[in-house]
Amino acid sequence: MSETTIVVDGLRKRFGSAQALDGMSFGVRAGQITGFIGPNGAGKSTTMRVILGLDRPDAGTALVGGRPYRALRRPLCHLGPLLDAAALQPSRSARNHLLWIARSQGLGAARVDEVLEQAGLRQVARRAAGGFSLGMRQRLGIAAALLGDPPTLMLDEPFNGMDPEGIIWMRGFLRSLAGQGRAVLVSSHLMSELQDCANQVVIVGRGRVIADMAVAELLRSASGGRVTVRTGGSGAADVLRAAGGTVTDAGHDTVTVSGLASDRVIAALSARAVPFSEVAVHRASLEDAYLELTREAVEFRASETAR
Ligand SMILES: Nc1ncnc2c1ncn2[C@@H]1O[C@H](COP(=O)(O)OP(=O)(O)OP(=O)(O)O)[C@@H](O)[C@H]1O
Repeated sequence: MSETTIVVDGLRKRFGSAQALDGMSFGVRAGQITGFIGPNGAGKSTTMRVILGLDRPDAGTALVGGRPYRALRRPLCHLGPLLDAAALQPSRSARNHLLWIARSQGLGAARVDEVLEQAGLRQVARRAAGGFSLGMRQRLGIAAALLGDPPTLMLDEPFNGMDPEGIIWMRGFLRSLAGQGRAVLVSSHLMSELQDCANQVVIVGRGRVIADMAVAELLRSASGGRVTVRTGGSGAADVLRAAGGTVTDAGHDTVTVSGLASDRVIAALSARAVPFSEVAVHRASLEDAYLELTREAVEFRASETAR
């Protein structure tokens, strides 16, 4: 098992009447992209702020490499954060913005030029960051997070404001960072942004973890073992029931069954000579799986707002 670089344990935090964190616990491992996903208001940003020591929890702990972030002498060398890409001094050039952060960590200009190159900002390094699009600001935020060459990166909504080309670049870039053995925690309220990118997902709602699992496992569990058969003949539903399946939907030329693997579906239909033209194993998208898991949290919030 790879090393756990961020450990969040039992965090609780209340803002007035809002219970922002309600027992949030999870770990982030090296060499993986961990998606931190949940609907608006689920507590993702608050968790990240607590990890950085910017908000104080009412209970629980958040450790980076075994220590509170604020206790680290050169914190950017342990964890590179991207919290709010819009937060920069607009008249400062991208390079000067990074030089200013680098100095605070005892890092030199050579490192600034390296991260500008990595984030694809070399050409615009001397332009005022105030004129940057949100997508370019996200790249600048990533460059800043990388300055201390940290083993862990924590990025709050890094896909925000990025065009499709930028999103593809970001996914590839995050994959390469994990490939170097870094732990990457990425928040998003859209599961689809993390498709083909995250290995692990921590799905949150109402201030706590709803699911913490490998993406492959999430997809398997959401598919529910359903198989759809296209059939011209009648009787398919009865045959599949008799074979031990549960028929969940029977249209005029398709039948959906669960509890029977596709090879058993084929064997049962063939044995009773029921004609069929297609047998499809249902595959849930990451988005389907996520919506299923978070529906209850979203409904709760909607009913709270309606009161
Ligand atoms: N400084 C604050 N003062 C008051 N309430 C706050 C504060 N920060 C967060 N909250 C509340 O805490 C809850 C969790 O908010 P948080 O921003 O952590 O969620 P989130 O999952 O990051 O949502 P989003 O996807 O919208 O950024 C929300 O109900 C929010 O209104």
